[in-house]
Amino acid sequence: MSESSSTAGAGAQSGSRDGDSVEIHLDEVTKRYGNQSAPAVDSVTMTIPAGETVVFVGPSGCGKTTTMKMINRLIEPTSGRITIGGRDALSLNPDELRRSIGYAIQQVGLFPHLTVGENIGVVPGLLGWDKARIRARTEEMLDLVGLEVGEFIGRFPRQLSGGQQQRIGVARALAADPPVLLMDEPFGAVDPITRGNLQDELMRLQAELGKTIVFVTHDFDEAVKLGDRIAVLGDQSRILQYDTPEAILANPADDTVAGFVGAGASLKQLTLLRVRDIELEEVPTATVEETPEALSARLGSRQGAVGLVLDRRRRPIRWATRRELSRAGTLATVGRPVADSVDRASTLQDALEAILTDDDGYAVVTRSRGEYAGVVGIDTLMATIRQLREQHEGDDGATS
Ligand SMILES: Nc1ncnc2c1ncn2[C@@H]1O[C@H](COP(=O)(O)OP(=O)(O)OP(=O)(O)O)[C@@H](O)[C@H]1O
Repeated sequence: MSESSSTAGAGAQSGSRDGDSVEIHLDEVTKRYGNQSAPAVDSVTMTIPAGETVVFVGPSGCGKTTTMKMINRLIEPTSGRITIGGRDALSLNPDELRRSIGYAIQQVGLFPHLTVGENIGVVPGLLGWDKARIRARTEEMLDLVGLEVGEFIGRFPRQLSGGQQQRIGVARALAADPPVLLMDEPFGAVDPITRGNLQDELMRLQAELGKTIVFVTHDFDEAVKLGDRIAVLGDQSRILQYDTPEAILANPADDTVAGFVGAGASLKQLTLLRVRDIELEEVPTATVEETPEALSARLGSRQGAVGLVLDRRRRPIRWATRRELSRAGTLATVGRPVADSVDRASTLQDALEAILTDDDGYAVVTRSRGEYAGVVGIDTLMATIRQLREQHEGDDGATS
């Protein structure tokens, strides 16, 4: 016990930004459904450090959801102990416990007959906050998840896109400022681009809030991107490996984990590196008021060179080759629109995707207000992948 409380202290210091993060500890927690002979979760012991995001990954049916739901007692453990911030979760009133833990799930579970504002205010309402405080908090939460208050607060869930519903789900989970957030495949039901955006937003939020987050997913890439640590679970939630994404990618504990990590571990390490970690390249640019000739002159004579057209606020809008510039009357319509851009906080995986959706071999990097900052080229990414692979081979050599 003394060991667990000393880790709680250390975690709270290093992980918490708003001072109220808590450590979660599971001690030989078992769940046996009905009178099934084999438990769904068999004697799991793990510590989820304060202020960290821990991701449970593992095959379907291995017990991820059951393990998570025992933390807020949506499922009662058959045996074992769970402490949250040093308090015995099993001795607390279950309703109170649940109100003190944010919970976001794939099906979102927004109440269809309540507006967005009312949905976000549900838990604060149950906690007895007054109307003005709930209203202020609701507005703050909408702002936090990037939705315009005036436009969204009075809408009903059916008037939202899937991604917006997920954002409201996260806003609602955070509304009462719980120190712990449980997220069960919260971004499972949206398209890959929206999913990537929601993941980025969660990372931004978490950098600000420093909650203790338990996140369940099937998707190992999502785990690598979001997790401070990943718990790779096998049958009955047996912990196959519990470590940082870097360590698991470099040294999977056994063949099962290696199978889960899948092919291309070095490629996956691209999700661990950010655009700000590598040096940006430059391409010739011109603002939209300039002439096609001006940009063409900047391209010089290099084979296959492309230039970037920026709008008046220096935001990238179009790509153009010399040939396209020679035929154009204005930069406003020359070439092709920029399909996708990334920012400095984006992962190199996102940059790779942007490169692949863009025919010119570059991902455009923008600053906070969308202004052009530089580009990441396919050659730079290939070199980074090569470097990671060499490091990875070094790691293998060290362990065998
Ligand atoms: N209410 C229940 N009654 C009986 N068995 C259950 C119940 N809920 C889950 N199980 C069983 O417990 C095991 C673990 O289920 P759980 O939902 O925790 O797995 P999971 O890893 O989250 O799966 P998935 O990734 O498919 O959501 C499964 O074998 C499942 O069939």
